[in-house]
Amino acid sequence: MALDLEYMTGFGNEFETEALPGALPKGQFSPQKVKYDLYAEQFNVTAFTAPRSDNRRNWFYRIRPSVVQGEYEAIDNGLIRTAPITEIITPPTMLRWDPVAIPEVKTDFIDGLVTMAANGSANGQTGIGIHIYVANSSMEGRYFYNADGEMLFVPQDGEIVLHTECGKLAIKAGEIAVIPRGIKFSVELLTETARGYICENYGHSYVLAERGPVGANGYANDRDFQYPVAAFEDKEGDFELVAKFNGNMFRCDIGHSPFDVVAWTGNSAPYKYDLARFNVINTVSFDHPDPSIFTVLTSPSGTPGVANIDFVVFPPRWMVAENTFRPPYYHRNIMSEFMGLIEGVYDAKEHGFVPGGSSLHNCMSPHGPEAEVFEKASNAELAPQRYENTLAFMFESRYIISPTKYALEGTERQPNYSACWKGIEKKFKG
Ligand SMILES: O=C(O)Cc1cc(O)ccc1O
Ligand SMILES: [Fe+2]
Repeated sequence: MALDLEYMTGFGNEFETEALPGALPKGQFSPQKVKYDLYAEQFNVTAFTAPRSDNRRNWFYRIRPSVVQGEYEAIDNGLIRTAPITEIITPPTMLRWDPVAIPEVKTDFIDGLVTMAANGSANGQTGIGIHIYVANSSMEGRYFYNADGEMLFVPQDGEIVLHTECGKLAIKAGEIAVIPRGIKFSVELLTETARGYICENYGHSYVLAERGPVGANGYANDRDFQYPVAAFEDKEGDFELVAKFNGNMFRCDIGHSPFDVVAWTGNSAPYKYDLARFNVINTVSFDHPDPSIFTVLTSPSGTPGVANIDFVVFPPRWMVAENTFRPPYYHRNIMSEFMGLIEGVYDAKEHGFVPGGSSLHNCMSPHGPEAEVFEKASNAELAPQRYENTLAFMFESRYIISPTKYALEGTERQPNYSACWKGIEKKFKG
């Protein structure tokens, strides 16, 4: 059953929303008394002193302040890992995985998180964690927040509702959502099962990629990013709050729903985006442009033009390049590339890279089209061609991406991945 939720629009806007009339104070943030006897609470995901253009914070007007909760205790990390990954040596090997299977036993979003890889350092606020979620149950009486980073959801199967302190977002395959660091949320399944990818960004929050000479429009347009309206619940019970903090999982009791925010204002709320809105820009002459033209969101690293993480999509599009080898070129890159497939077929790999699967081509490790794709594309008639039935993505990072022990040794790893290049022949007849 699809949900028809109301959203506000505009990337990073300073939003104002109230679920009860007059709940949001006017003209100030912290009046002596807030209407409806709500508590005011500030939420900062940047330092107080971050420049205005970078500064992100919200003010919440809530039934109880967040300090009303129990004591934290450590819990098992399950298959969740955090950078730096030290449990195994990172090999330069090209890696590929089958999809993680949906479990048979009852599994909610938290229980079904599997970390595939990570880089940088969560404690140092650089790098990313890459996880897969597989679930067959909604989170019941359980809430979660991640102090280690913001979470980019890339659903691959099923439809979920993200209930958050700021309100609700519904997302399905072909859409994405970002939950800022620290925002409490729970995941409800609208379908029997759900699977997707998560990029946990320990670094600078995502921003929209620059457009350069392309001009004032195109790529991801600000107006297509959707934010929730305030939607509070006034609910008491024996609930649990789970936190990911400095690489470990903790829990505490909480006697009420933390989604008790009646009104909020600010620019650090969760948001969603339909990837079909991405205005794809590509060559109309020759050669294969670099995939940076497909960047939806980027987390700057501090060095201009070099990303902590770029989120890049490969959407359905026209291919018209003349006298050009059209699929991705053979490639070695300083940036490390983790890829996933939401649906269909990816042009460089027609076999073995399946929806829900993943691949990793690390810093300077060679990769590119499999042997058969090379043959086909080198001999194809170069008529305009519509790429349909395809939606791949890439998490591309300046830091070497370390697979977890589970990723290297688990059943999803394809041990024969590099065989896809074995059939590449010497053709040279010099
Ligand atoms: O498949 C990849 O490796 C990603 C990729 C795609 C592309 O079109 C050009 C370069 C590149 O790294
Ligand atoms: Fe590449």
